[in-house]
Amino acid sequence: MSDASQTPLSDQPTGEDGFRAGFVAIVGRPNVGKSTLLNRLIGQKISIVSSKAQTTRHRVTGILTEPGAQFVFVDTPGFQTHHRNALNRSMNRTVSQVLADVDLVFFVIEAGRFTEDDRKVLAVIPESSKVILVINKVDQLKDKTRLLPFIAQVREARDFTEIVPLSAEKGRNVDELVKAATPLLPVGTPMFEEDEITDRSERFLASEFLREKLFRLLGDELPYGIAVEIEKFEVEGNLRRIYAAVIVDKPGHKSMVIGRGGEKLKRISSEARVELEKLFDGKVFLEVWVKVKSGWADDERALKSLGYE
Ligand SMILES: Nc1nc2c(ncn2[C@@H]2O[C@H](COP(=O)(O)OP(=O)(O)OP(=O)(O)O)[C@@H](O)[C@H]2O)c(=O)[nH]1
Repeated sequence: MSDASQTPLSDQPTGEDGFRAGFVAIVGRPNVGKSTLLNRLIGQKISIVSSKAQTTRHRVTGILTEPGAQFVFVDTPGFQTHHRNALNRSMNRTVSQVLADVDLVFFVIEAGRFTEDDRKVLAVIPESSKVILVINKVDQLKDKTRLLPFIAQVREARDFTEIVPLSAEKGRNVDELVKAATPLLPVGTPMFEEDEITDRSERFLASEFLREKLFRLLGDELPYGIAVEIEKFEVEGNLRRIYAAVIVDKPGHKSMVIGRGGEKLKRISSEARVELEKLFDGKVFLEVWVKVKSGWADDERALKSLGYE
């Protein structure tokens, strides 16, 4: 599926050279390593952020341009099966729409574990999709002879186009995934310049980085329905001043995010700031506070204002 309205970029290879370009969705239940895989795939190229406005109908999370192909990775919001409310309904709807529309799907699971939740995710991928089964975390598999019978077990669930075992964290066999995926993309012109890694705005990336830190550092204590809103984003030369609010659903959740003596929130914002400085290649001043907006997760309008469709 290539966007026909897009003008081909000059000096770029065209479909006539056999160049391939397409949209790829990385899906899987929480914690299988999707983000680690995406970061590994686009690797060190996270340095230049395009200021171009949204150019495709998908939310692009990363772009990998190889000599013969361009992979445009698109977002599929987290797969939720446990809570039923407006937020999850909206998310699951988006997942199915995105999957019906991309050129290729990476379905990620953990080596040695094929759970009910994995099956639920697999069930949402349309039958017509081309799917590569990515078996991640092979480094955790102590007994390597278990891999083949495990593959045989998972294959019973679906006829995968390709199967690639790898370790996203250790960077093992990730090249093989790119090699296997390239011929599965349609022939076409690149949609982005070679050095672009994302078409999201700096403001959006700041909120994503902060959200990621909240998820990581709050772990099991993460309140359901938490969100990040960037209230102000100012650029002064090489300094970015970012004012962000963490939005929670209940007053009791506020103290969970702040932590004793403010320690938790301090750590979250300082880790996010360090990573944003690397990303933007400049100084970042980041101020974060916590706000309570009761029942926001059930309010469709609030969802829209926070960027969910
Ligand atoms: N041992 C090992 N751990 C990994 C590997 N890839 C990812 N992990 C770890 O698995 C955990 C989850 O990784 P993420 O990349 O956040 O997983 P995700 O699928 O994006 O998770 P959600 O955002 O919750 O959907 C992290 O602690 C990673 O460090 C791997 O190849 N080997």
